[in-house]
Amino acid sequence: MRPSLLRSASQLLRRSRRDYSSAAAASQPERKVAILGAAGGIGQPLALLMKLNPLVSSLSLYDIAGTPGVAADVSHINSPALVKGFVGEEQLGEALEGSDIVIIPAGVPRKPGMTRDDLFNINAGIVKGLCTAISKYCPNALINMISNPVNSTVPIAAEVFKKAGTYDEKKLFGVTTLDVVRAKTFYAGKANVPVTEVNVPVVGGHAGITILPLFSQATPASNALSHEDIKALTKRTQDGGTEVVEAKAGKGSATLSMAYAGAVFADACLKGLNGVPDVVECSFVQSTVTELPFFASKVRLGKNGVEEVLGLGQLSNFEKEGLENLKVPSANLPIDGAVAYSWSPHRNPALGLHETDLIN
Ligand SMILES: NC(=O)c1ccc[n+]([C@@H]2O[C@H](COP(=O)([O-])OP(=O)(O)OC[C@H]3O[C@@H](n4cnc5c(N)ncnc54)[C@H](O)[C@@H]3O)[C@@H](O)[C@H]2O)c1
Ligand SMILES: O=C(O)C[C@H](O)C(=O)O
Repeated sequence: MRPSLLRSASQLLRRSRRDYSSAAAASQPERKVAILGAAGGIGQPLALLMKLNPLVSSLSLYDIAGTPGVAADVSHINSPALVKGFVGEEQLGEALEGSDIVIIPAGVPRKPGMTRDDLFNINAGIVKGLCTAISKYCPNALINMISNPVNSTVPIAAEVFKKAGTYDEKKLFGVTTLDVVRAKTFYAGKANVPVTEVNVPVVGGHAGITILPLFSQATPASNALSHEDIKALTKRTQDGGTEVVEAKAGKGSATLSMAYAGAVFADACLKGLNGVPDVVECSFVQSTVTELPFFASKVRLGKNGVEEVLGLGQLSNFEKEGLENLKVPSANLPIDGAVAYSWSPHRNPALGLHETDLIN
C-alpha cells in the first residue's frame, strides 16, 4: 500500500474509534461512585481501579484524612472519570450527594490472632455513622459494604436505613467477591485448568466456616480432584483472609486482592444499573434462600440493584454439612468460626454489642 493511502486508512480508523467511543459515551448514563475510606489500604488501589472503569463518570474519594493527596494523584490519570477528594465529616454530604454506588472499605483491619469479630465494636460505629449520612444524602445509592465483619456490618447498615426510613433490601450488598476470587484461583491451581475460565459460587457469609465455596458446581468441572482435595480447597478458601493477615505480620489484611474484588463487584453493579442483562455475582444480601435473614448466594443485578436472589442449586453431601454448620450459633466453633454469632439474630452478647443495640 502507498504511504499516503496507509496514512488516510489509519486516520479513518482513529476517527471511527473516536466516533465509536463518543457514541458509546453518549448512550451511557453518567454514574457517580463514592469510596468511603478511600485513603486506606483497600481504598487507594480501589480508587485507582474505579478511575480506570469507563462506566464511572464521577469518582468521589472520602476519608477522615489523606484524601486530597490520593485524589490529586489519581486525578492525573487520563481516563474520563472526574475525581474529587473530600476529607472530614463536614465534607461527607458533598462527597455522597448524587452517588449511584457507595463503596465502603472504611474501618480497621485485623492483626494476627484476631478474628473479624474483634473488629465489631470499632467498625460497627464507623459504619453506623457513614450509613446515617448515606440515608440523608444519597438514599437511593447501591451500597457495597467491604468493612468487616461483613456478616454484621450489613445487618447494621440495614438497621440504620430502616430507622431512617430509607431501607431498600435490593440496594444493600456485603462484598464477598474476594472469597469467589480466592476459590477460583485455588481451584484453577489444583485442577490445573485455565484460571480465567473458572467459575465457583461461594455462599453463606464472609468469615471462617460461614464462607462456603461450592466446588461441586465449579466450572470447568474436574474429575481429577479427590474428596480430600475438595476439603483442603474449602479450608484454604475459608482461611484465605487469615493467610494474608499472617503473611503481612501485623501490617493489616488483604488490600490489593480486595481492591480487585471490590472493583469487579462495583463494575457488575454498574452494568446492572445500566441495564446490561444477566449480570450475576455472589453477594451477602437480605435473603430467603435459608432461614438466615442475610446470606451470600448468586444474585442477578439489575437497574434497581438486586433483581433476583438465586438459589443454591444441587449441593454435595460435604457442602450440605457445611451449610448446616455455618448456621449454628455455637460457642464451640473453631477460632474464626465464632463469627457465626455475627448473624444478626444469633449474636452472642458476650462477644460485644448486638447490631440493634447500636441503633437504639
Ligand atoms: N469484605 C472483604 O472481603 C474484606 C477484605 C479485606 C478487608 N476488609 C475490611 O476492610 C476494612 C478496611 O481495610 P483496610 O486494609 O483498607 O484498612 P486501612 O486501615 O488501611 O484503611 C481504612 C481506612 O478507613 C478510614 N476510616 C476510618 N474511619 C473512617 C470514617 N469514619 N469515615 C471514613 N473513613 C474512615 C481510615 O482513615 C483508613 O484510611 C477492614 O475492616 C477490613 O477488615 C474486608
Ligand atoms: O481476613 C480479613 O480480616 C480481611 C478480609 O475479610 C479477607 O477475607 O481478606
